Amino acid sequence: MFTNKNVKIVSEEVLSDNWYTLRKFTFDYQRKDGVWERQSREAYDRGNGATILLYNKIKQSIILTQQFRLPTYTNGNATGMMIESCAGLLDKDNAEACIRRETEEETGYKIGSVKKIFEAYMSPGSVTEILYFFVAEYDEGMKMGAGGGCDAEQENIEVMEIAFEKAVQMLKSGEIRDAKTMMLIQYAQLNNLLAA
Ligand SMILES: Nc1nc2c(ncn2[C@@H]2O[C@H](COP(=O)(O)OP(=O)(O)O[C@H]3O[C@H](CO)[C@@H](O)[C@H](O)[C@@H]3O)[C@@H](O)[C@H]2O)c(=O)[nH]1
Ligand SMILES: [Mg+2]
Repeated sequence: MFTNKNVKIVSEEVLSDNWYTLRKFTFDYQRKDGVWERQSREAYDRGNGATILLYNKIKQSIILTQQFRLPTYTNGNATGMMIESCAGLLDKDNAEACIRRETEEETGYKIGSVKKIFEAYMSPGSVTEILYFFVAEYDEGMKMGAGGGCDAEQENIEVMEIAFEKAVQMLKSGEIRDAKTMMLIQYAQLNNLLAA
């Protein structure tokens, strides 16, 4: 799994495994001048995730979600509320199966075909997570329930259907400031995703 000849992992220590896992790695790193240096870095492993932009070309609308995100509340987000694309952790599923399940749980839509557009490390200096990005069309016929998330996980998710142009404005105004959501909206703009 490790193939970088300039890096030798020396040790790995679990600092916390209360919910997800925080590890401290000690490793030797060979600099460009050939000198080996010992370093240590913490890495937070909360698994991998998937996210999706649901869009409707006829209505020129998209589906987003809104929920309370505690970490943002501790860092300058006055209400802690975040407007985000539907997303979830992978569990043991593959990314496509995961995003279908999350979409139904969080938004109530049972979607047809989905398209994977890219994948990204969202915070590579501290979080191990890779996030898989998808887009899919939705319509009212696909609505199976209210969505809202999983009660057992205490998710209180509000489903928002909004005009795509409004979402673009909200990105400009700073009302949307979740990275994955911004990436998806900009992908839709760049690729004329909602063009007839
Ligand atoms: N009890 C407890 N529950 C937790 C904790 N951390 C997370 N959870 C709960 O675990 C559930 C995970 O829900 P998912 O829908 O699977 O994941 P997500 O939090 O929406 O994550 C998605 O968005 C993230 C933020 O953009 C992404 O980083 C992630 O990859 C994924 O796409 C949520 O109900 C969340 O509140 C914790 O420390 N304790
Ligand atoms: Mg989620």
